Amino acid sequence: MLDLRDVQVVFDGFRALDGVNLTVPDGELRFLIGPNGAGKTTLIDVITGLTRPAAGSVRFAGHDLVGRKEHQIVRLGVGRTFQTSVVFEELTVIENLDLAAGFRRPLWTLARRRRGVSEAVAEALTRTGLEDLAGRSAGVLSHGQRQWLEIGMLLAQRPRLLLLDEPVAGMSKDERERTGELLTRIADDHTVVVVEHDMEFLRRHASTVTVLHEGRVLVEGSVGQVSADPRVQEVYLGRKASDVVGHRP
Ligand SMILES: Nc1ncnc2c1ncn2[C@@H]1O[C@H](COP(=O)(O)OP(=O)(O)OP(=O)(O)O)[C@@H](O)[C@H]1O
Repeated sequence: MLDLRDVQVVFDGFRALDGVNLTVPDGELRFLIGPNGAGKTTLIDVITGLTRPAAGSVRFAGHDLVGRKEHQIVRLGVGRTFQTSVVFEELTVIENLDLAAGFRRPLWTLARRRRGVSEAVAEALTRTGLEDLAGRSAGVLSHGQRQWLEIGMLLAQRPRLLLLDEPVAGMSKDERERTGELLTRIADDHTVVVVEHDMEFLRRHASTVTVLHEGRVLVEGSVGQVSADPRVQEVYLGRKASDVVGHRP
């Protein structure tokens, strides 16, 4: 379980997070939305140790994460994607996965590593549906395939919690649909937190949504509950709440 209590982040006197409380149970696919500057990326940065909160607690699977270094948090099973790509274009799909898997491997296992694909890499390849592209250079992948490779690279590190920042940005309709299915399957045995602006995507794939606004949790609930809440409508000025997070079709 991921649990944040009264988390505050202050940048030069500005409160980017102002008392965030958030609980995500194991195995949940949680969506995080909010207008620009609401604090979504800062929230992910706090969980992954990139930003240290001025106050509050961040706990995952019984561990207190505040004060730990980023690589220690990765080792506790927390993985994230960034808005900028971490794929090496000149390497093949499988080499990228293998490299990512290596980051959690102790040195002695690298030294005695056999040739061939580790179980974590093989599983990441199957899950993301990239088997047929395993030997291709990552530079030739479509935008969607590249995003799946990034998710695969996370999976290869065997995280228990995945934090994904706008995974469907720039994807075609078909690619978005496939990604939604992929995330739903990943949440069968992982906890997944997704920052996403694509409202159509939310309608199709979200169950529980947390709305952040001005560094605080404004509303949390099902897609239906959130879309019916007048505060959400107010935050997205000029838009009907149903345009923001409408009901599933
Ligand atoms: N390193 C930083 N120094 C100063 N201010 C920052 C820093 N990082 C973020 N902020 C500010 O904190 C607020 C929250 O930013 P954050 O990137 O978390 O928002 P967001 O909800 O992810 O927005 P977006 O949807 O635009 O990505 C913004 O006002 C931003 O300008």
